[in-house]
Amino acid sequence: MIKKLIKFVNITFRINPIYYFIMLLVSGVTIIGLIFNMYQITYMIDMLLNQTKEEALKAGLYLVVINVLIYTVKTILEYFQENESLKTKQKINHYLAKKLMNMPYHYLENTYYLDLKERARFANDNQDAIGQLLAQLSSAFSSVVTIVSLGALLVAYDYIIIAILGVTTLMSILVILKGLKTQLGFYKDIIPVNRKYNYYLSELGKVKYAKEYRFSDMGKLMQRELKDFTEKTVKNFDKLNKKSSLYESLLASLQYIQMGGIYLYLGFKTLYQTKLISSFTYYTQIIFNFYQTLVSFVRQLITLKGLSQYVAPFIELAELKSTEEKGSKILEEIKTVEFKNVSFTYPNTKNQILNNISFKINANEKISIVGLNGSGKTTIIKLLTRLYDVTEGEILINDINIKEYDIKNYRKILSTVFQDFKMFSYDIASNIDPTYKKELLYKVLDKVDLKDKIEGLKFKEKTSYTKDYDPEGVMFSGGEEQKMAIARALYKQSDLIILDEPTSALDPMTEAAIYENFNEIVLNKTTIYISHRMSSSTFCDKILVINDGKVESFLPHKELMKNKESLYYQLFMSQAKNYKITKENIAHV
Ligand SMILES: Nc1ncnc2c1ncn2[C@@H]1O[C@H](COP(=O)(O)OP(=O)(O)OP(=O)(O)O)[C@@H](O)[C@H]1O
Repeated sequence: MIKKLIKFVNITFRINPIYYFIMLLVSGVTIIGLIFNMYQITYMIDMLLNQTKEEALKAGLYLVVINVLIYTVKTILEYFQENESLKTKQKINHYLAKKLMNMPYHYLENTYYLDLKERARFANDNQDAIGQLLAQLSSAFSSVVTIVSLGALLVAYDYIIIAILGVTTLMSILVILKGLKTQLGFYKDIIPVNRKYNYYLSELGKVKYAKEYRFSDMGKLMQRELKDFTEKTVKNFDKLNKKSSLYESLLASLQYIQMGGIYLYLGFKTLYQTKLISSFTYYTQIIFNFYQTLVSFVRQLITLKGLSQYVAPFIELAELKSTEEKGSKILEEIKTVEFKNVSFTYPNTKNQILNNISFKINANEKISIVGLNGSGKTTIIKLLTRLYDVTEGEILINDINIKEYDIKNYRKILSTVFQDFKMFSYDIASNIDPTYKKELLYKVLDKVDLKDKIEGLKFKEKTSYTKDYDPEGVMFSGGEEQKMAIARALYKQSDLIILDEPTSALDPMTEAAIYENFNEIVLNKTTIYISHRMSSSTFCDKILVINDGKVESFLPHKELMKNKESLYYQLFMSQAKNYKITKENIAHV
């Protein structure tokens, strides 16, 4: 726990040191107020017993004025502290978002890290663990200052009281720990259930899947699963609540026994020892405050232990180091791209997806990658874009291993459109490039045949995409979205353009137009693209045919068509046949 807390303080101190500075001030003011009150009350009683009423009145007046002052300062400080706590939490969200954006991509396809991300988010959202931990750290720090100060006064007074306090507090700790263990076990069990629950809930709420639910039983299946999860969760919570109530009543009993013991002892002590009443008041106050603070401190420690477990995933995520090899070379121009004996197996899996792949692409060449579903085409792109690193072999650009290039610069220089590209709910221009230049923006929009459409919109390129946050926002069709994604890639004006099934949602006419003008669209850049529409390969200089993770051939279309036994010939002819039938049908009508 101590290690985790130190790490937490270390991370949050770097994020917002002001919070900790105010925490010190609050603790200082708290202990000054406490000691002042005890001293002043004792002094007042002394004055009253000595019949010096004027002095007693003056002491009473000081007591009120200074308390008002201390209370005001403390309230102001606590107000600032609360503000800083909120700021810290917001900064932590930014920090985590940045972390997720920069963490190696393969972590995001790994169940362990997806679970870790969910656990970090769950602890913060459902339990406000980070906010609570900051507050508890502050209270615990105040308690330590109070305990040390009052403890020093108490040890000088009586050891037996310390012993009574010690034994009963120890018993309380054991009960609280037992309760905490039950609680933590419960939350650990419920997290995987919660992840599935949230998945079903969010999938059911997605408008784009509404059609699926109307025409298949998937919706019903998910609803049934949701109902099961809810019932299971309610049952588990019921069990937890029963156990928690038992521990709470045990704890309360122990605390009353502790209080009883101390007052009984003090009573006897006053019976047999003649003490000045003021001194007695002074020490009962110390004992009372010491006892109260010690009990709260134990609770704070226990809460801290619990919270430190809840924030453990956050700490693990925050401390996650990138395993990517980050070179320092800057890539300015792409002359050659070469895969040299590359083999690849996804992390934590056994199947080798790519098996000793070699091919070379020269500047300005247009390459199409063709193969059956699951043959490894997208994996080649993931390796080239360094979302994953090769298991064996090497990928060279300009004869230099891509690992030697600075990764941020490297990714910036590549223009990529993935199958699962995403448009965001910002304005159209920002979706292409947040720092766009209008002239270039319209130039690329024109290339993908979107210029007229966007110029016709009320706010032109400033129109919001989707109606999520703006009722005047626009929605595009799947094909238009794909054009936007291609425009985004073209805007980068990179030397190498990679398109992974960029035209699957385009209508045949638009697709044909894009391919016919492809050379012009991509401004004679080196281009690699994957498409299941075989007709698109005819526009390419060479076609890389991938079969079961191996390179079957790497030749121009005409050469490949000579071998009627080849996978390429069969794929091409099967689609050409369908296309012919469709045309004939249309002609017939
Ligand atoms: N993150 C991953 N972890 C484990 N296996 C994966 C992962 N991503 C893909 N695979 C597996 O790798 C194989 C190749 O996938 P890839 O996406 O490269 O195929 P593809 O040729 O692009 O297929 P398609 O034409 O269907 O898009 C598939 O069997 C797939 O299940």
